[in-house]
This record gives sequence, C-alpha cells and structure tokens, in this order.
Amino acid sequence: MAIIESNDLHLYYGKNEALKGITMGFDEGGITALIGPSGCGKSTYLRTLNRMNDLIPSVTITGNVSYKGKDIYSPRTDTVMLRKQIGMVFQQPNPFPFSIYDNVIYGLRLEGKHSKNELDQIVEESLIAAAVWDDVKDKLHKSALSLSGGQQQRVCIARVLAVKPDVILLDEPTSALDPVSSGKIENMLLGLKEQYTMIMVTHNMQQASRISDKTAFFLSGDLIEYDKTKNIFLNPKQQQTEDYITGKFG
Ligand SMILES: Nc1ncnc2c1ncn2[C@@H]1O[C@H](COP(=O)(O)OP(=O)(O)OP(=O)(O)O)[C@@H](O)[C@H]1O
Repeated sequence: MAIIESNDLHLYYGKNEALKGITMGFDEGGITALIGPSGCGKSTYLRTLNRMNDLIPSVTITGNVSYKGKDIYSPRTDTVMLRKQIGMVFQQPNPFPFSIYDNVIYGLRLEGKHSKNELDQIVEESLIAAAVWDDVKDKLHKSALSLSGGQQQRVCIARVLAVKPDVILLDEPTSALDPVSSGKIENMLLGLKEQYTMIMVTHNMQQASRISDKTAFFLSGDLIEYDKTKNIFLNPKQQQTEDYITGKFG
C-alpha cells in the first residue's frame, strides 16, 4: 500500500488550474523524482502533500491526499504534526538565525520532552545522517548562518531528520548549490533512502536518473507518465515524455 497518495487532485490559484486531477501513490522507502518543464506544477504538487499550500489564500483544492490511509485535508488534521511526519526541504537553504545546535533541535524544543543528553544525542545522530557532522562538530554553538550554502542545506536536512519524519519532500534541494555540494547531498540522500520515503522536485535530469527509483513526468498540470526511473529515461511510453527527456522542449 502507498504511504502517501493523491486521488483526482485539482488545485487552483484563483481561476488558474495548476493541477488537473493528479492520481498517484508513493510506496514506502526510495526516492521519487518529479520532473517537467518550468510551470508544469511540480512544486505545487509537492506542497499539496503536506499542506504547504494552505498558506496561500487564493488556493482551492478538490480531490484528496491520504497519508497512511487518512485524508490529510480533513479538518481534524493537526498540520504541525503532519509537517513533522512529512518534512520539507526547500530550494534555498533556510536555517534560522540561531546556532547550528538550536537549528537541529528546533522541532524538538517545541515538544519540550527531551533531556539535554537526549538532545545532544539527537543533534549528533541527525548531523551524521545529514553528512555534515565532521564540518560542524567543533562549532555547534556558532550561528548556522556562518556556514556555506551546502553546509546550511545539510543542517536544514538534519533539522528535518531530528523530528523523525516518515516522508521527506525536497523542492530542488541542490539547485542553489555548486556541483561538489550537490554531489554530497545526492550521496547523503542515497544513504537515507532505506529509511525514508523521499519525493524530490528536480530540474536536473542527470540527478533524477542518478538517484531516483521512480520518476514522474508532469506537463501543464497533468501527470503524463510515472514509472521506474530507468523506464522513463530509457524506454518512455509517452511521446511527450520522450520529447522532454531528449530535450525537444522544456
Ligand atoms: N503562489 C502562487 N500564486 C499563483 N500562481 C502560482 C503560485 N505558485 C505557482 N503558481 C502557478 O502555478 C503553475 C505551476 O507552478 P509551479 O511552481 O508548481 O510549477 P513548477 O513545475 O514547480 O515550476 P518551476 O520548475 O519553474 O519551479 C504556474 O502557472 C505558476 O505560475
């Protein structure tokens, strides 16, 4: 059974229909890449999966998204809890103007139920899992803003991991970074994919083919094709997918 899925999901910004009935599901574990030309609705779709679009007043949604079988758009959903279970990493690293340590424990401080020793341990484990521990272990109490962009992004990923999510949504997580930093993040994501279900928007087709297990191709608010990554890149079934991945448009 899919851990998270959408059914006939339509999303409108005012009158503009940005998602035109998306039905797809994500199995537990692994990385799914969402690809497609600019404006096709990839980021909009990603944000529907943990209700980040709630923050935009002009948005209306029909259809549903369910996480572990429950409708996340139900009025009973606790969105703070939902966004812990389904965490999000953005294109621009967005650490808070606090220390590295305080960034990582941000979500846990709000819960207020961990001892100092537990917090120390979670900070270390999360930074190790995000492959940034060696860079920051001697300056945990320095500002996260003093780090490089790539290190900041890995600290942001550690902040998501610290609250033990099931699903991690990544919106072009490496597009603001240089190739070396991007490579470190790709390797780190590969290391995490046994434990987490990851869904990643990317413009970078090499990145999608290197690290994702499944790929979904979006075009003008429609889901055109969704399959194992190697099928999408080597043997697409739809002409539009083939035209896009061979660079005929986009
Ligand atoms: N906050 C918003 N308000 C109004 N329209 C929006 C908003 N965000 C996105 N849109 C519109 O919705 C459509 C889909 O945009 P979206 O950002 O989801 O596409 P995308 O595939 O992620 O594009 P990109 O690759 O350029 O980030 C576009 O027509 C866009 O202009």
